[in-house]
Amino acid sequence: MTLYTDWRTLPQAVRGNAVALGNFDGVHRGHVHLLESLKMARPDCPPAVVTFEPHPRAFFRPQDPPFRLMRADMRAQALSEQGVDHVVQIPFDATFSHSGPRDFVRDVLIGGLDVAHVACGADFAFGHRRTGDVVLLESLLGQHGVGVSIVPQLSDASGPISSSRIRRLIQEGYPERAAELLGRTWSITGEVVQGDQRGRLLGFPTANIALGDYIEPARGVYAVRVRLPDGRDVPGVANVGRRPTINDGKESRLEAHLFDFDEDLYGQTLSVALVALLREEKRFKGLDELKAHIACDVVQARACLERHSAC
Ligand SMILES: Cc1cc2nc3c(=O)[nH]c(=O)nc-3n(C[C@H](O)[C@H](O)[C@H](O)COP(=O)(O)O)c2cc1C
Ligand SMILES: Nc1ncnc2c1ncn2[C@@H]1O[C@H](COP(=O)(O)OP(=O)(O)O)[C@@H](O)[C@H]1O
Repeated sequence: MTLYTDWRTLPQAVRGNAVALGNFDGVHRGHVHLLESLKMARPDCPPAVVTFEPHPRAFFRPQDPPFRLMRADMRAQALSEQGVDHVVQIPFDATFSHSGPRDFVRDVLIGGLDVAHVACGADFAFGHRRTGDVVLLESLLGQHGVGVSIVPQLSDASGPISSSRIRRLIQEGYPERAAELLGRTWSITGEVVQGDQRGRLLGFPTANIALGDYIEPARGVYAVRVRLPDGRDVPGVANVGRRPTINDGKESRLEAHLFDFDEDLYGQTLSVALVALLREEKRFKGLDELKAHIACDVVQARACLERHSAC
C-alpha cells in the first residue's frame, strides 16, 4: 500500500483505478462491505481509497472534544489489510473545504485520479457546505462515462454499522460490542511518555500514552493486549482516566501495566487493545488501598483475557 497526500501529483499507478470515497474512521465492517462491493463492481481494477485528513468534522469544529477511532497511519494500514493498494489522503484545509462538488469531481476524481469507477455510501456528501450528494456524483461522473456504486449501509440487529455508533459504544464502556462492529478489538496507538514515576513505587509500572485525537473511552480499568513495535503481543491491564486518588490528573490518559514484563518502553509506539471494561475508575483513600485494588485488577484482567482467548 502506498499513501499519497498530494492529489495533484499522483503517479500513473494511481490513475484509472476503482475508488472508494469516505472518511473511513475505524475501518469497520461497514467500510469493509463498501470495499467488497467496489471489488465486485470492478474486479478488473485495483482498489484505491480517497479519504481526508484531518477529518472534516475536526476541521470545522476544532473546539469539539476529540472523537477519532483511529490515527491516519493506522487507518491506512487497516485499509492495506483489506487489499487497498493506494490511499489518497487529501489534506482537508480551508482552500479544499471551499471547493464545490463540481470542482471535486473535475479536479480530484477525473483530473487527479482519472477514476474508472467510484463507490460510496448512500449518505456521502461532498463539496463546499456538503452541497454534493450521491445523485449529483452519479450525474457528474456519468458525463465522463464513470460508473458509481452507491452501497447501502451494512446493518446488524441494532441498526446500521457506523463510526458514530462505535464511538458511542466506546464512550459508554462496551468495548466488546464495539469490537463486533469493527471486526477487531478497538485499540489506541501512541508513544509512551514519562509519568510521575509513581507506578514503579506502587509495584505496577505503567506505560503512559496520551489520548490525543482519540475519543475518550469510558473511564475505568480495562483488560488489554499490548502490541509492541517488534510485533510481540503482551497481555496487561490499563487505567483510562484522571487518577482521582493522586488528584493530579488534569486530563484523561491511558496507563497500561504489562504482565510479566520488565523492559524500558519510553519513546516506543504501542497499540493498546481495550478488550473488556473491568470496573470504573475510583478515588481510593490512599496509595495502599489503590495498590491493593490494582492487584485485584491484575487477577481479574488475567482471567478475562484467558476467557477471551478461549473464545
Ligand atoms: C490497573 C490500574 C488501575 C488503576 N485504577 C485507578 C483508580 O481506580 N483510581 C485512581 O485514582 N488511579 C488508578 N490507577 C492509576 C494509578 O494511580 C497510576 O497508575 C499510578 O499513580 C502511577 O502513575 P504514573 O504512571 O504517573 O507513575 C490505576 C492504574 C492501574 C495500572
Ligand atoms: N510491566 C511493565 N508495564 C509497563 N511499563 C513497564 C513495565 N516494566 C517496565 N516498564 C517501564 O516502566 C515505565 C513506567 O514506570 P512508572 O514508574 O509507572 O513511570 P511513569 O510514571 O513514567 O509511567 C514504562 O514506561 C516502561 O518503560
